[in-house]
Amino acid sequence: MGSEGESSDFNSPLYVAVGRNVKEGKSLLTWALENFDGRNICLVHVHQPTNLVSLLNGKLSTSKLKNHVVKACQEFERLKIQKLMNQYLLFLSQTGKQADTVWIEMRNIEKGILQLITQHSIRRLIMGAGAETFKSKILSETNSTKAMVVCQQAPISCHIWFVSQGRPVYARPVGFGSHLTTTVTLSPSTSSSGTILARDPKENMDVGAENVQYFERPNRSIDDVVSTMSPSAPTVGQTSGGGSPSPLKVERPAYLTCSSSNTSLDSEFQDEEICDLRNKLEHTMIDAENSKHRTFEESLRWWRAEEDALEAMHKAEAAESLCKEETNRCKEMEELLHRQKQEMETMNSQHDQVSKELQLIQDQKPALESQLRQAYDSEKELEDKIIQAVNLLITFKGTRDRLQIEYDSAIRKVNKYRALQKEDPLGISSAHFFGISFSDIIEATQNFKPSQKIGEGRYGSVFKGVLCHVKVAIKMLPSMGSQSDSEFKNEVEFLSRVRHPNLVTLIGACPESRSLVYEYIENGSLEDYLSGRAKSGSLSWQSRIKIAIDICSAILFLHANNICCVHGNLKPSDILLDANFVTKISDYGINNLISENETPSSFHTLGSKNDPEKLAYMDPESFENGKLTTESDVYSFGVILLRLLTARPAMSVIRDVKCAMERGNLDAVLDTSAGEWPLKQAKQLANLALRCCEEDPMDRPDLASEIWAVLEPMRELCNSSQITSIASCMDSRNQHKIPSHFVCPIYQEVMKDPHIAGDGFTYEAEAIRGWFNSGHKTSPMTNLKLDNCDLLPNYALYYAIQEWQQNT
Ligand SMILES: Nc1ncnc2c1ncn2[C@@H]1O[C@H](COP(=O)(O)OP(=O)(O)OP(=O)(O)O)[C@@H](O)[C@H]1O
Repeated sequence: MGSEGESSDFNSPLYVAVGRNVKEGKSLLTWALENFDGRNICLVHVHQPTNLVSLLNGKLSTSKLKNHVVKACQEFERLKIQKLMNQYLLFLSQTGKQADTVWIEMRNIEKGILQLITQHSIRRLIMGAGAETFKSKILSETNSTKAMVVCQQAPISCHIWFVSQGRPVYARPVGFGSHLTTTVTLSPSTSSSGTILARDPKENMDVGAENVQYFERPNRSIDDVVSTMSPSAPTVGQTSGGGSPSPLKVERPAYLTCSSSNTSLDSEFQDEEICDLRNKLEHTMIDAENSKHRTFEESLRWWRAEEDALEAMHKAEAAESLCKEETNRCKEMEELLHRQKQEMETMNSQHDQVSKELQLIQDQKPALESQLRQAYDSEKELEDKIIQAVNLLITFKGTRDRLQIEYDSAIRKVNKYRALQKEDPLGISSAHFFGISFSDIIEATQNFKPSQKIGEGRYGSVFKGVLCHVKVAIKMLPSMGSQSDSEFKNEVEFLSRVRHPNLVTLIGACPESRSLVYEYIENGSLEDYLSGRAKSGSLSWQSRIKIAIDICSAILFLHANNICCVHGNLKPSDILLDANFVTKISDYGINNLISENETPSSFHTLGSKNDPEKLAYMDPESFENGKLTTESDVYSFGVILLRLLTARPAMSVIRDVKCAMERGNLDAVLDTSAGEWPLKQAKQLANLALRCCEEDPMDRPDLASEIWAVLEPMRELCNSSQITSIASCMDSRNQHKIPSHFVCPIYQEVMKDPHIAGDGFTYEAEAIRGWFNSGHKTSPMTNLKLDNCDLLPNYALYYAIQEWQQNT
């Protein structure tokens, strides 16, 4: 057994504790090689982990760090250890040695060494003892705390050599501490009890009482407790440089066994009691080691359990929160379900309700359909009734309008008679107009000789004639109709009183033949000039403006008469020009001399009888309702004004001028035969005329305040221009000057009893009679021989003079 023990002891490796200081480690190895050549060497290393990651506590850290980070750090740590160990192994291999390595991870190095000693049942260990130790005689004086702690706390079965700077400073023998003082001194020359010299291991082998032969006889080993931790132990690392780890076995330490073969031990420890004690102590130590090992394993298990518990707790917490979430979701779903259920119930009840109502309606449907049919029938009946009522209404309205016209006419006549009565209370009205017999009319017209006919109007033909040696124009009106003779006379009476320089004078009338006798106007009508039929050429723009002024003046006069007189049929063919180109309007008041059937109200019924060119002057409103108003004359005046400006056809003149004005190109439509129009005035007149032609009478300008206000200032323009050929106008507003035709050509005074002579001129009766009585048979004005010396009273002029004298 002894030889076996020695052999196994020799084979057991020599452990050398090497640190991170490679130089120091190599020094230790050098010393070991020098002194223990032939033994297997196993490097012992305690790795101090970094703060962040511990290889041993990796599992614990995993809970805080990401797994891959932890693994990477651990790998790094291992590499560091490996690198360090490789340096030592390389060093050894250079000396032809192979070595194993054992390492442990621990923050406290001395504790790590102690643990490795225990775990690997290290029997022989070489470790450094600090730099200064070799000078000290006592190990406790060393500055190496690690050496001190290991020396004091390492199992007694372990023989430890402390080496400093390549020199052994202390050797702790096996069984250290069981009977020695803890204070260890280093003194190669001093040998006291319990003190072990360690100058040299060889020396130690010779001198040492316990195991001085240890290195000298490696085959003489003491049976150790060989305890090798499982290679899978998580806290310890072991690598093999050449061999495999030893199997786990616990044996009784051989060096504690009393052996008869060991004479040196027998001599020292023969006492059986001591031997027993040592045995007990050894057992106790083994037990302690085992229990420590178990405790360690238990601790490991406990750590694992704790980790598992922690992980389980985290999982439980996660599961709990998941469970809460699920519960909440479940509750929400339940609430949703509940709401949907309620909605469903509501919808169901509504559906039932609607179904019931539908059924009810379906039941009522036939009755409702029959009611609907009845309603349709009733509606149709009502529609028919409404149509009948509307027709009746139209009829009534027509009747009402007709009655209204009749009423207005009657009122007008009454007013007229009243006015006449006022002016002629003695009933001498019959003397106010020149009554002419039908035979005189026949004679004057040479029995209506066609050559005497100068015109054909809507109301009859106009013949030229000579009456009492005076040139006259005789207008033959249609038959009397409903108008009585007295009514006709009254109308003529009224008209013969209307006197104005721009109105054709009504000389007399023949009630019998319903003929009106007017003064004959030499120069034809405005229509002749505008249509280019006049022999004397066209009118200058000055003459045209003057004519417009004259027309306006005459209409104003008619409208302002005691009894308003609306012309109602104003057009260029009714505007005549006398020998001095003074404007003379004819046909005024003629509407009242013809029967109702012939009035403009019935124009549209006459249809083709009317020339559309003539109808273009008619106010559309009057044309529609048959009522003549002052605005009707304004409309006609507007069209005449446009024709004066452009000489274009009446039917299209409004549209033409409108377009030209919109395009800003009035020039294009102005009648150039009138000369060069002053554009400003022309535009003014065009604007004025277009306003007169507005469809709605209310939109037309007022004759006195607006139209006259534009025209009157233009009189100066006409006078200053070259219109000397045109006689000056004498309107009602210019009465302070004596009108020339009021003055007797012989007396050169205003006439008191004007009479028309055979030459057509009017003279003071006394003056012309005196002329004739003095033997003259010629005209005092022309000096031409007169056919006769008859005189005809000029009532019209007489009344005009009287009126003028009253006003002045
Ligand atoms: N006093 C007059 N002196 C000279 N010529 C006249 C006179 N009165 C009428 N005439 C001529 O007789 C023509 C016919 O006149 P009249 O008033 O009958 O018809 P009108 O005005 O042309 O059309 P309507 O009567 O249909 O409106 C005139 O255009 C004019 O040439």
